Amino acid sequence: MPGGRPGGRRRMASTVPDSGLTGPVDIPEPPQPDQPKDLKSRFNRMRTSVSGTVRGLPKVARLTWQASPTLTILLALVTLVSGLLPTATAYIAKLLLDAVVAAIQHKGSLGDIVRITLFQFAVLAATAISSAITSIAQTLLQERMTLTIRHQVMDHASKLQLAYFEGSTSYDMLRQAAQEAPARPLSMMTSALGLVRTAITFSSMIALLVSISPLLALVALLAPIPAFISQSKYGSRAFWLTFMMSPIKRRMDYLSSLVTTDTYAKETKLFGLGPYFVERFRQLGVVSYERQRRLTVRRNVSSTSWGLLSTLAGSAIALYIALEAVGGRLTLGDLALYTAAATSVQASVSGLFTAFSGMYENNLYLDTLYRFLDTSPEIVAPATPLPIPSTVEGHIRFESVSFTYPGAEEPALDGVSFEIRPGETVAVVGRNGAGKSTLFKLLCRLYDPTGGRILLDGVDIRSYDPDELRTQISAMFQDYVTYQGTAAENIGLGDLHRLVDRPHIEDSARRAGADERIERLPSGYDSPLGRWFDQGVSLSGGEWQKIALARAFQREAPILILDEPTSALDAQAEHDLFTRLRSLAAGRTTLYISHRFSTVRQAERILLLDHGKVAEYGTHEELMAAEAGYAELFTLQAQAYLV
Ligand SMILES: Nc1ncnc2c1ncn2[C@@H]1O[C@H](COP(=O)(O)OP(=O)(O)OP(=O)(O)O)[C@@H](O)[C@H]1O
Repeated sequence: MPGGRPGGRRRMASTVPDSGLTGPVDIPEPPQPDQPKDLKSRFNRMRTSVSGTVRGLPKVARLTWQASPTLTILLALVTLVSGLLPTATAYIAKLLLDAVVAAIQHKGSLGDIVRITLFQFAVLAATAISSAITSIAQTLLQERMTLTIRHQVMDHASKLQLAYFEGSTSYDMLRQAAQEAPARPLSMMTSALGLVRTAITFSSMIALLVSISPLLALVALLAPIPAFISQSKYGSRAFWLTFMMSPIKRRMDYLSSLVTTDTYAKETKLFGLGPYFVERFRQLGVVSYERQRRLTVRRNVSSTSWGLLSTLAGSAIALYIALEAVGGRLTLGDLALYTAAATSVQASVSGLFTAFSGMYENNLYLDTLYRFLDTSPEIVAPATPLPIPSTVEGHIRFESVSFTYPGAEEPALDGVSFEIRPGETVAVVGRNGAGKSTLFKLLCRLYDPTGGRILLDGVDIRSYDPDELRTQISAMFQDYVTYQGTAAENIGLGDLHRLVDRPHIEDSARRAGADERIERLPSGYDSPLGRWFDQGVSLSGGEWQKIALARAFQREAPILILDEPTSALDAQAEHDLFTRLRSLAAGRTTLYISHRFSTVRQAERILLLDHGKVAEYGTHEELMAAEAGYAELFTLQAQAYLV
């Protein structure tokens, strides 16, 4: 969804300095690039964009070829042939006219006319067939290439580190690669072939005209120049317009999503924001329309005026030829041929331009795709990763671990050192933003520390292949996913090896306390959950959390990580879970984050984080005796319950 994600915490894209929810709607136009306007600079700019675009072609050709060699060859052949067809058509029309005139003057035979008509039929049939083949080849190639590119984008995205998805610029690049790019290569290829086809038509027409009169050829060649210049001027402005409109469009998309997305609807209604957002959308729409109108009118008035010059030149020549024909120096056929050729050459010139500007634009999108595909994943296995031992004990040690999020000013973790013995259960506590979730993410290698190291059984976790490391961890994060699938699938996805292992799935559900609710669903474990399904069941927040917990339990790994596992559970369910956690955690190193101290005290040890630093670490009794931060927070909460 452009401009934002339902429930997402991501900032708006970097090109938008503010949200557009308040403030002036007439967002200033970005300054048009200040480029020198003299002929030499214009020529140089054109050369740069031409060479950039042409350089993009081999990659596109490779993509098309990979998608289907047969279809690519077919498309190329048909393009070449169809480039000659307009010239053939025009020439046959001339022959026919001359033959008819000759027949009228009793100098020719009817047989000639029939032969020429048959020939004309053949050319027209070839035109129809080649356009059908082009259309089939393009449709099929498009289908294949879209699949190939979407596959490449998905495959690459699945390898990228979490931070990539959290940066707004990189996230935009991903969105563009996923949504815009798939259709572009074929479009680029079609434009390139169109360019070749038009060039063939153009040169064959000129050659034909030269054979009649070199002067005519020259005039036909020069007449479209004014139209060409105006097209090129406004063509580049069209890109600028798209660029200029994007901040307004983004804001409009965002406002529209606020009103039309289910996850926002509740709050929009509650705060009565609907009419406000709709009005802001309308105001932005007025600004956007006005800019679009100005440019469209200017562009068309200018190109039509320049185009009229070309038309005038064309008409003058037509008059000249007509007079020549009357004087008997040219035939009627020549007149018809010139008229067809002049129209065709003029159309070719604008066709060449359209094809090229299409290529130029597509190339910009493809650049983004290639840049995305060239981004190297940052969290990767070392050249020779250590194999994960068959029995991981779960001995965890943080040694002066620091971490600063990309772009953040302050570290989220700052010199954190502590040790967890195998099989121990540790509760991580601290104020909002203290760095608790960050600590978990580092342990799962979703990010790498900016300083210090994390050891698992005495080995730096960066020595392992991150995918293998993660197989040793069962985890549930705060913002767990609610999959639009059945209850069984929602749990099974926790361990792909046991995706359809029903007894194991049921066991995981039991351990998470989700079994009772699932069994009451219309089709039990096979009931679809979520609103994407017609028959989908909408679960409550706590019920979803139990399903997410079951998914974490599905994988039986030596390390168990739970980030606020009971934040949405009722008091009974929370109590039950922590009672079961003793047996669930048996033999596993367990870490959980909780803000409820009644659950925290059940852990063997407690780690208190404060502003990214370890403030206290010990058993409940030790920390209470220390009468410091933990004791204060504990007493504060206990008192609240007692009064
Ligand atoms: N993806 C991110 N990008 C940039 N900064 C982040 C990101 N996630 C968290 N932070 C920042 O890092 C700090 C620690 O965040 P973290 O989520 O670890 O806190 P926490 O202790 O889990 O908080 P809470 O109790 O609210 O869940 C916060 O100041 C937060 O603003």
